[in-house]
Amino acid sequence: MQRFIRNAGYAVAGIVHAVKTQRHMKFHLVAAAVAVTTGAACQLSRVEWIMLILVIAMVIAAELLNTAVEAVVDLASPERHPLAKAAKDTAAAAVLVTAVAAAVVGLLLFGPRIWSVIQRW
Ligand SMILES: Nc1ncnc2c1ncn2[C@@H]1O[C@H](COP(=O)(O)OP(=O)(O)OP(=O)(O)O)[C@@H](O)[C@H]1O
Repeated sequence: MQRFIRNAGYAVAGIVHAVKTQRHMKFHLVAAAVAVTTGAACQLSRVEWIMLILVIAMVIAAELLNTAVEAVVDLASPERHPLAKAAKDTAAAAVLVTAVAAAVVGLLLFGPRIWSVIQRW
């Protein structure tokens, strides 16, 4: 149990590091807060909540892994190198893929609801 708590502490330190150093992480967290607030206002169904939580977790996990890749690359290759570039660009691409998927899910979940509110005005 003590070991679990210690490891959870390391994980929290990793999250704090990413939030402090990655401007994209701050953006993802704000976007997630807006999505959750809008979801509560729209009274999403159980399945819709599951989808929303999964895409939010996906984006944040991808950004955390991207932060880890950046740190390892900077440590291993402070000088410019094609492989360092490939590693960083590929990790950034993983974040982009999850962010686009999250945007599409957000559009499918909230688009029709927001559209019907606009039409009623
Ligand atoms: N050591 C390197 N060798 C070759 N290219 C690099 C190297 N470091 C960074 N790059 C290139 O610069 C881009 C930006 O890298 P950087 O480490 O500044 O990340 P970033 O996207 O600005 O991250 P953040 O702003 O979140 O800290 C990389 O995607 C890569 O194309």
